[in-house]
Amino acid sequence: MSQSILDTMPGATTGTVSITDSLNFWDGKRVKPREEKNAEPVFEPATGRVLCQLFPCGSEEVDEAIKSAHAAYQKWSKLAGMERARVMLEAARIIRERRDKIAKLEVINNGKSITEAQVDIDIAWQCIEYYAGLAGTLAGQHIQLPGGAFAYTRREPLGVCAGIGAWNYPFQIAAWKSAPALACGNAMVFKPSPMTPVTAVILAEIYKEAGVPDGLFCVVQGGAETGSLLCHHPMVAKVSFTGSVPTGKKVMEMSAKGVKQVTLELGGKSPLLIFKDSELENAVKGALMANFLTQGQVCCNGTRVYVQREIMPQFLEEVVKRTKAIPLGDPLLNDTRMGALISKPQLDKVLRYVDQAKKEGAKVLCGGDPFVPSDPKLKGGYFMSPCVLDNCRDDMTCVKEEIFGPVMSVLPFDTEEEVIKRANDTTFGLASGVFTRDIARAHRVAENLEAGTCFINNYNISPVEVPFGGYKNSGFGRENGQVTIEYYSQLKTVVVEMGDVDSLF
Ligand SMILES: NC(=O)c1ccc[n+]([C@@H]2O[C@H](COP(=O)([O-])OP(=O)(O)OC[C@H]3O[C@@H](n4cnc5c(N)ncnc54)[C@H](O)[C@@H]3O)[C@@H](O)[C@H]2O)c1
Ligand SMILES: C[N+](C)(C)CCCC=O
Repeated sequence: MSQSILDTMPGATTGTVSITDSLNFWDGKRVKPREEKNAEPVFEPATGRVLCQLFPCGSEEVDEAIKSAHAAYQKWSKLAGMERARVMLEAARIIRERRDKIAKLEVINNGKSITEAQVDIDIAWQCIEYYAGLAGTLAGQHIQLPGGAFAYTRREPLGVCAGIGAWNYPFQIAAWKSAPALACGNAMVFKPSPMTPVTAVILAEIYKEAGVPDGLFCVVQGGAETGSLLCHHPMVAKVSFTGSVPTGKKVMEMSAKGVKQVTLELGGKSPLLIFKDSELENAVKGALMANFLTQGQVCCNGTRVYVQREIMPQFLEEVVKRTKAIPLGDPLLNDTRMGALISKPQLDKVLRYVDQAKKEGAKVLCGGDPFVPSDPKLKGGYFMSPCVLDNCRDDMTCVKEEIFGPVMSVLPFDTEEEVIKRANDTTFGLASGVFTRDIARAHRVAENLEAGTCFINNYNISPVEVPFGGYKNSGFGRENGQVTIEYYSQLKTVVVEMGDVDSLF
């Protein structure tokens, strides 16, 4: 039972945890892999130790999970919104109560700092609480027609939804997808990233404890093959995917074959515009928030930082000073602000981007190197020092591609018109940001940037009441906010005749 894992968390330290529990969950319980073959090791990023083994689910297991979800859907969808809300509020309460333990487990599997993981878990229970609040408000419309006839609309669930997650926010992504899905009366089968399989199953147990019907939120483990089984399954009505653009395109293609609805939360290369009239200290803090959360592995990061030429020297001096001061190391220590990247291949990829940037003419102002903490147990961890790149140009690889690591590219600009054009010159469109004291300029820039979110005078805050999602290749559909109800429900129109049929035949 996972409770035993969570119960060991208060005393757990980096490098001491091993997980042997089954990580699949359907029919209201953890389910052992049918065959213990094709095992993949799951690593603790801060040490490089093997944390557990992952056994990918095959077609029979995926089918079992989906059938269990469908049976639960038939019960759950018949409840009143307020009845669903009560169960969801209880789930939110349990998460809040266990927040520190769940956060610790998340850190051990993901490598991010405990301070950040605690915020992630808070955002997760807030999301469930928020959609519990909306569950009782779902309603249709009454439309009066001639002759006493009328029509009404019903907001109905879709059925079994599949959720496919990335590894950077494992618990939070599972909550962002399941909360609106369940509020609308759907069931969900969730597949976490094979690199972070551990905490989604804790969420499944909490939903069960809160009182959802067995099977309502299931977890199947695996990678591309298991994900594609979900996308192809005829009993799946919708796929909500978080991950890279190339995988998102495949998910859309597979889902199209079954005419399934799709939400795609994909990658980005977001611009952050800092004008010379900005409050500089806030702009610098914003640039750090835009680049270094979760070791830079954040989809909406503002990694192209455009700074108006007149304030470039002061900006660089301050941003470099603060970047060098980021406490880097054991992610379970309260003072640490940056932990380890998710994997050795990811670390190597990010370091290659820094090398390539240097070759293309960028100047490394700080960081960009592998980092070996002095604590011996962290020697095998996937750490690197956060990096600020100067002398960047729009045509450089580091400015064009999503690096997904702690690398900030800084570029000068002169005019508003010029910087908007350059900021929009990308196939991505997830987020953007602007720092200025000029209120008219702030809103003009927000209007003209081609992105799903524009932060004014801040960056990377994500209240659950606010919709989140992309433009262009960064995807479509939204998570969070009221609008997401529309992505997890469908509208039925009922037309009622009160008199005789006026037939043409
Ligand atoms: N927009 C957002 O909300 C958001 C949030 C987090 C991460 N991301 C993006 O995710 C990427 C990093 O995450 P990642 O490396 O896990 O992405 P990824 O695309 O490699 O994998 C994402 C998920 O898709 C699964 N998958 C892989 N191939 C599949 C296939 N053929 N069919 C079905 N499922 C498949 C993976 O197992 C994983 O669960 C970055 O590009 C990042 O920007 C976006
Ligand atoms: C919570 N953040 C920081 C807005 C990240 C959302 C998910 C993106 O990777």
